[in-house]
Amino acid sequence: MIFDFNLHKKIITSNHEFILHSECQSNAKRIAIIGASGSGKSLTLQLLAGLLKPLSGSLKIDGKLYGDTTQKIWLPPQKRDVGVMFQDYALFPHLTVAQNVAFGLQNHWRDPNRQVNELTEKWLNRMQLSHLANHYPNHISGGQKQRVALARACIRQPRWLLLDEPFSALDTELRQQMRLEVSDLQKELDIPMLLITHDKADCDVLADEIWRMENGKLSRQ
Ligand SMILES: Nc1ncnc2c1ncn2[C@@H]1O[C@H](COP(=O)(O)OP(=O)(O)OP(=O)(O)O)[C@@H](O)[C@H]1O
Repeated sequence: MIFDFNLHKKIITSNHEFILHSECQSNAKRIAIIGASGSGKSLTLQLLAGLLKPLSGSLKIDGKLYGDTTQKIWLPPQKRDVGVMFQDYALFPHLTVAQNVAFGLQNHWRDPNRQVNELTEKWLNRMQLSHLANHYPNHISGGQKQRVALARACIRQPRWLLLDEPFSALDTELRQQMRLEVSDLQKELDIPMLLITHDKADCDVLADEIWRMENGKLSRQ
């Protein structure tokens, strides 16, 4: 199995209870989770990334175990080998493009300077950002911000990718271009990718299999 997870979580507030039971077994390398607002997509992403802990559940990607509550294992985000790209890109405004990309390597290498510089250059170049290395995020376009976020996610050589509504901040024309760029990148890295979206057009370009999230439950479409 490439994707093999089962995540159970309960959110209880004073006037609301939400039960998530997100289960997926798939041999597809690129899957998309599509669903309405409030259906449980973000909770699933946070559990997959290790930002939240489930009540119970397990997570294996491409045969590697990242969590199993019966064995009391739930690895933190930095140990999940995952490259995550969030909806708003989560770039640091006070860091330059190059520093944002290099940030992906924080605490990751013993010999920071040489390795970080080499890899940062490689990824700036790969994402056509070299000429913007010293710019700040506020002074670059939406598509360029997305490339910075992708470079930062990929510089750690992740074993899988998790993308949360990656194109929602872009205009229609740029969306299609960036979909193709992300698709090329995934093929080049040849690693599993899970995409969360509410846009069917994302699935057409980026998903081999589509799963639907409805009221906290995931099912193959
Ligand atoms: N921190 C929280 N506190 C209270 N309720 C929460 C919290 N996080 C999520 N929920 C509830 O859990 C349910 C699922 O939320 P989730 O954010 O996963 O939806 P979503 O499918 O990602 O929606 P959207 O597309 O709008 O981001 C919702 O009913 C939401 O109100």
